[in-house]
Amino acid sequence: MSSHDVDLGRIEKAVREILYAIGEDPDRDGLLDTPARVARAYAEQFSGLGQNPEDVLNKVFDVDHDEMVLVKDIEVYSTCEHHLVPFHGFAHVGYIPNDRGQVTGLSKLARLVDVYARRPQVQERMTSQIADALMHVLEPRGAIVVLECEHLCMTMRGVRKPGAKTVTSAVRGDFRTSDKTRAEAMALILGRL
Ligand SMILES: Nc1nc2c(ncn2[C@@H]2O[C@H](COP(=O)(O)OP(=O)(O)OP(=O)(O)O)[C@@H](O)[C@H]2O)c(=O)[nH]1
Ligand SMILES: [Zn+2]
Repeated sequence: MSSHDVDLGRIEKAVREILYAIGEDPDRDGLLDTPARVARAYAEQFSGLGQNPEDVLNKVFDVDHDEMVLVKDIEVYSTCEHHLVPFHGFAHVGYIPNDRGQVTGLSKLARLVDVYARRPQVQERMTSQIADALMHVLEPRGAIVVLECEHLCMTMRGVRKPGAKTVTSAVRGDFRTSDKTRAEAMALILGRL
């Protein structure tokens, strides 16, 4: 489904129902346009459902570089699929190009993160999906993805632990088989090199 396939009318109706259910009046001035706003916001928030990683990683260049490429501190906003509230933080994405030196544009790594962030998600799955997409499309010697996020479902409600960060990682190829390569990437991610 692409964002223009999102059923805006259906979301609007549902949001009106939610407003009634919480004891609000959806027809009062301040809330009149809210269902339509929420529908547009959801279409944007979940637009990744209509996107394929191939579409964003499609620009592959041949560069004479077969060493690690790492883009770190990519700001990420996603939506927890359990509570439909945001989780946000940073993604660090790295890979080692294959022997043909095939690399993608740096911005495409951030776009790839968004393809998976703009869906109802759990952090673990999102981390693996980004790594697997990199492996599939770029066929690199390895890929590493680290996500560190704060989940609003753990901070604004529920257990209420502001500041608690969830860190997940996915390592593929050389990053999985070589302790040294993984350690180098982690040192770069942590800013210790
Ligand atoms: N593993 C994982 N858990 C998540 C993620 N996002 C939210 N959760 C957790 O999903 C769980 C859902 O637990 P439930 O007991 O079904 O729901 P709940 O009663 O709202 O739980 P509380 O948040 O503890 O109040 C909670 O423990 C959340 O912290 C995620 O990305 N990964
Ligand atoms: Zn949640």
